[in-house]
Amino acid sequence: MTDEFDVIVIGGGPAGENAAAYAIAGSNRTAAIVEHELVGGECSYWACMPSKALLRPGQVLEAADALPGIPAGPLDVDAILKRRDSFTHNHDDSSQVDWATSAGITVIKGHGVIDGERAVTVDGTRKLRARQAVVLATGTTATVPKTPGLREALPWTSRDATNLHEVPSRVAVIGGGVVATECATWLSSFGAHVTLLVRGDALLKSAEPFAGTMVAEALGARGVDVRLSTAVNSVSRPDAKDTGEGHIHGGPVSIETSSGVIEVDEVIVAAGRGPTSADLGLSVIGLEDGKYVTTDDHLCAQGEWLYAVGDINGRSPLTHMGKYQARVCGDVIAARAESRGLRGPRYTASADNGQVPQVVFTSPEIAWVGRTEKKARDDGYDVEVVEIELAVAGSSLLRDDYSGRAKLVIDKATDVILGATFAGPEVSELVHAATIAVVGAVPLETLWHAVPSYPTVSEVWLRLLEARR
Ligand SMILES: Cc1cc2nc3c(=O)[nH]c(=O)nc-3n(C[C@H](O)[C@H](O)[C@H](O)COP(=O)(O)OP(=O)(O)OC[C@H]3O[C@@H](n4cnc5c(N)ncnc54)[C@H](O)[C@@H]3O)c2cc1C
Ligand SMILES: NC(=O)c1ccc[n+]([C@@H]2O[C@H](COP(=O)([O-])OP(=O)(O)OC[C@H]3O[C@@H](n4cnc5c(N)ncnc54)[C@H](O)[C@@H]3O)[C@@H](O)[C@H]2O)c1
Repeated sequence: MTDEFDVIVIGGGPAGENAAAYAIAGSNRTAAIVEHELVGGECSYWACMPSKALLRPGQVLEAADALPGIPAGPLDVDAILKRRDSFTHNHDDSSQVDWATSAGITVIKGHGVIDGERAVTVDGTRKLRARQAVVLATGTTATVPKTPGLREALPWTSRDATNLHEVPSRVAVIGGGVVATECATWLSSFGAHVTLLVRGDALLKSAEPFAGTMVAEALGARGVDVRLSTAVNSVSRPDAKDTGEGHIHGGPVSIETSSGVIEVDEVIVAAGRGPTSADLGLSVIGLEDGKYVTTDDHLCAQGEWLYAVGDINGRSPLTHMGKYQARVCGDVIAARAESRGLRGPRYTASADNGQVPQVVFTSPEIAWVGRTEKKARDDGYDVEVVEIELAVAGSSLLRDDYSGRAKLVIDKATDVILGATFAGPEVSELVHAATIAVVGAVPLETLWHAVPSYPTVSEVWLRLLEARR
């Protein structure tokens, strides 16, 4: 027997959930989500939520340390891990399943595979058919390089690091991107001695260069051994044991690097992610197994029946961007179901093209939107840049040691902002104003009339405009 739905979504992470909900909202159409692990996906249980729960206490402690009159003690790691578990619901997804059900979505637990146009098989036996659309939302998985001995050492991935149950005393983190720098930040705040093994010559290479420099300096100041331009040649762990997620996976690990041999109690691989599509039936419909599923700006991957949202399409691997794409995709599916046509900007995921915001929750935080100066120039823009210290009345009140940096990348032809970067304590909330300016293409002349409140960190906007006048 084949069950029929209007829309079938494979993968119940943040992108899949939103695509399903938007595709059927306010209609009597039906949707199913096929999920082989937990509804809520990587973000809820192993990525954004637990990592930010682990980072916040360290940020608060640093702020308290930088203000007189606030007694600041060491972190209570057990209490922090308990709070982290409350955010991940101890890996119980029943509230997310209830939400999906209340939105009219049928949750089918099992592994979904495409086996023809509009056809999905779950766990090799249950046949589903989509009357209208199949949406792929299977996300990405941590990649572990083929460095000799590394896989055999059973290293931690981000799943272990975000769900840690014990803090390794000495830990090496391989990578210099977002996961590596955030991990190094929370582990060092918990008292671990962290060595960051970075293949490239800088951290956070997709941000403005000053961001990576500031994070490297700050990590160094808190005792992290940041080794740039360092290759990991081989790894050896004679006593590797699968002790479970977030537990130390056996005895000491010896790592031979281009800057010498180090011994640690655990090694974390934070060397990027790859598409979860090796076992998704892509080759059955003429796509390549194990690759990203490319789409047009309506998130359509094939005909008008196959869509891909979130990390799996390789556009902008961030939860907020996956959810944005899912809203666009769901609206496209709904409009096509109702023969409404795709008129208007709502049906095009334009923000993926040069207007993506991102926050790295390190200390200092790094927040940016749009193009860096290099990216803007590479894309052919004639740009002017403004770069200033982030020292305004509001920031000096926030904490005594406040220091930071801000940069605007301005398109000379149109006088609008192509990109903005902020680096400093608690700058994450500054970036949305910049996002509105970038997406709205607000001319700088108009921004003079967007007056920041006194005394707030947002006064940096005034300083940036003054620096450019
Ligand atoms: C440590 C870490 C921290 C992060 N922090 C942030 C952050 O602070 N902010 C941010 O914006 N982004 C963050 N990200 C990125 C964010 O987690 C991803 O962009 C987001 O989870 C992508 O959502 P998704 O729905 O596309 O995929 P996922 O969340 O990966 O969900 C995919 C779902 O599909 C399921 N699935 C896969 N294949 C199948 C199949 N064949 N059948 C059935 N089910 C299947 C999986 O079980 C999973 O539930 C972080 C990532 C990491 C690793
Ligand atoms: N706060 C956030 O928004 C947040 C937090 C964490 C992750 N994420 C997202 O999750 C995704 C994955 O993050 P990530 O840090 O794993 O990937 P990344 O691509 O940001 O960084 C990967 C790092 O690993 C290094 N690397 C790659 N292969 C290597 C190898 N063989 N040996 C040594 N080093 C190697 C790269 O040079 C780079 O420094 C990113 O898209 C990121 O934006 C977002």
